[in-house]
Amino acid sequence: MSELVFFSGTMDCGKSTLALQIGHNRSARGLQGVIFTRDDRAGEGKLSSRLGLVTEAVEADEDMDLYAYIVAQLSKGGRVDYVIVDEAQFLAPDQIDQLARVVDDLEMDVFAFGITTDFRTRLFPGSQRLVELADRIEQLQVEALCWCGARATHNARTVDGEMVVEGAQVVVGDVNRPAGEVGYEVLCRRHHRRRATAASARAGALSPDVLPVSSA
Ligand SMILES: Nc1ncnc2c1ncn2[C@@H]1O[C@H](COP(=O)(O)OP(=O)(O)O)[C@@H](O)[C@H]1O
Ligand SMILES: Cc1cn([C@H]2C[C@H](O)[C@@H](COP(=O)(O)O)O2)c(=O)[nH]c1=O
Repeated sequence: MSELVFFSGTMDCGKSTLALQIGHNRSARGLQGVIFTRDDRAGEGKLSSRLGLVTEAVEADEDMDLYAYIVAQLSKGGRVDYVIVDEAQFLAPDQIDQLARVVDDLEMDVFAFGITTDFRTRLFPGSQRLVELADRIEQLQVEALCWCGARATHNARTVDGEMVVEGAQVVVGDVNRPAGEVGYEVLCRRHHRRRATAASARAGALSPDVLPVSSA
C-alpha cells in the first residue's frame, strides 16, 4: 500500500540527507522518482544537504499543481515510481492535498521532508496539512541538540545575533550565520521559551541550565 510519509524535525537534523539517501537507494534498484523542492538554500531546482551532496530537483512553485505534473510525466511516457519532496513546509496546503492524491490515485509512495514549526513555534501551513493527511509521521533518528545538550525541538531565528520572535514566516537561511545576518539556531523548548541562544547563554559556561551531554 502506498503511503504519504512526513519526515519532520528541526532544521539541521538530517532531513535532506535522508531524502537523498532514499532517492539514491531506490534509483540504485532501477526505480525512477520525481524530486520536488522549494526555496532550497543552494538555489532554484536543487535539493542540498549540509553533508555536501546536492541533486537536481523540480522547483515546486507556489501555483504548481503537483498531481498534474506527475500525470503529465506519465502521459508523456515517463516513468514515476515514487516522489520525494524537500522543504515541504513551504508548500501550500492544496499542494499537500495534491500529494495525497498522488498516493491514493496513482499508488505511489510520497516522502515529504520538512520542519514542522517556524521560529515562533507556529505550524507552517504546509506542515499542518501534512500532519492532517500523512499516513505516517517520522521523527529523524539523529538528534539535533540544543546548546544545553537536550534534544533540540524548536527553531530560533536570530537577527544580528539576537533571537527574534516577530517577522515574516519565510526567510530562507541557515544555522551558524555570522553576526549581521539573519540566522537560525535549534533549541530545546525550555531555552526557546526563555529566548536563550548559545550566544546569550554563553554556552559551555558553568550554569545550572547546562545539562550533561550523555555519550550513551
Ligand atoms: N562536517 C560534518 N560532519 C558530519 N556530519 C555533518 C557535518 N556537517 C553536517 N553534518 C550532519 O548533517 C546534518 C544536517 O543535514 P541536512 O540534511 O542538511 O539537515 P536538514 O535538511 O534537516 O536541515 C547535521 O545534523 C549533521 O548530522
Ligand atoms: C525556522 C524557519 C526556517 N525557515 C527556513 C530556513 C531554511 O531556509 C529552511 C529550513 O531548511 P532546513 O533544510 O530544514 O535547514 O526554512 C523559515 O523560512 N522560517 C522559519 O521560521
